[in-house]
Amino acid sequence: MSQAKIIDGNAVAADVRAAVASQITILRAGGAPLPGLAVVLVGADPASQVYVRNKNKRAAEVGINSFEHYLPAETSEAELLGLVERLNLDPQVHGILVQLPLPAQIDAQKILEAIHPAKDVDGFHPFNVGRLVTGGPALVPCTPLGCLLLAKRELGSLSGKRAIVLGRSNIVGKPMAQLLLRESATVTIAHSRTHDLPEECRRADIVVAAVGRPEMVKGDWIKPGALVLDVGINRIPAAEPGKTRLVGDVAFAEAVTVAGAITPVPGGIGPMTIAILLRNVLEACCRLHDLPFAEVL
Ligand SMILES: Nc1nc2c(c(=O)[nH]1)N[C@@H](CN(C=O)c1ccc(C(=O)N[C@@H](CCC(=O)O)C(=O)O)cc1)CN2
Ligand SMILES: [Mg+2]
Repeated sequence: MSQAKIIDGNAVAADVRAAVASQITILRAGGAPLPGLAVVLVGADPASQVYVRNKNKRAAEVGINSFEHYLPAETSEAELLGLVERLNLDPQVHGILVQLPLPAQIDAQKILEAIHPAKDVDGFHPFNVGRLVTGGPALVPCTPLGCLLLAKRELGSLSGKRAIVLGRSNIVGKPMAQLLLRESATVTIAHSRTHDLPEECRRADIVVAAVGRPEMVKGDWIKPGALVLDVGINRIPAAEPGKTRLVGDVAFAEAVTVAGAITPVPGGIGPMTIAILLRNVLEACCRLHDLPFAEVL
């Protein structure tokens, strides 16, 4: 039985952060302003609190100034729009990130569309989405860009590769498919209505799983030697009563015996998301100040 290479997302994320940090050091020495990231959390979702804390901590480590905004769960849409408007105008802020999900009384799309596209380090604004599709310069969503970076590190050129993206969310699936297309891969987007998903999957050289269903992708769905990128983060009951554990959208123990390379959960794509956010803040800052930006890795 073969064994896939297990991609160490923590190690690659550390490389990305180091590249961001050294670029910031060089730019600052030349008189560039301190890059600034505003992170907004509404409510007290425990997972979101962890992600936001990590974003602020990692930002500080690479030399990005972070502005933390913790708002109560009852915050109104108008209040949040007011904060976004202030951040849009704040010259110390180059990136604005509103942590998702937002509470039910707030229309998330309305908030995302209020963020100035030049400060949209999540890449969720329709301006950046359109730019990604049409091929112009764009801020690109962090998780798919992290996946792309890992794929290019593993495979080199993606040109002509068959890729399947499982899931069609605005945050991962759709931008992932566009990024793969931009690299001249042949892209299939699969979803809950796709017929014979296992067979579609078996044709792919690259599988990106982003459906949010624990261990849905089985080992026999994977083409031998394929690259498997698992975006799922699902908390399920552990063997020990009362405990939970994290699993991805891929049945790892099965897939690892078939794939050529695979990302684990945790420690695969997740850490890349925050590292790429820092990269995006640097890119936004460089564009806003007409400074050179060099791609990380
Ligand atoms: N505004 C945004 N909201 C959300 C995004 C986003 O990109 N922008 N993505 C996710 C949450 N997220 C970052 O915000 C995120 C998720 C997971 C990880 C991560 O490092 N995961 C670890 C495991 C963590 C754990 O133990 O729970 C891993 O996979 O190793 C980082 C960031 C939704 N919201
Ligand atoms: Mg994400």
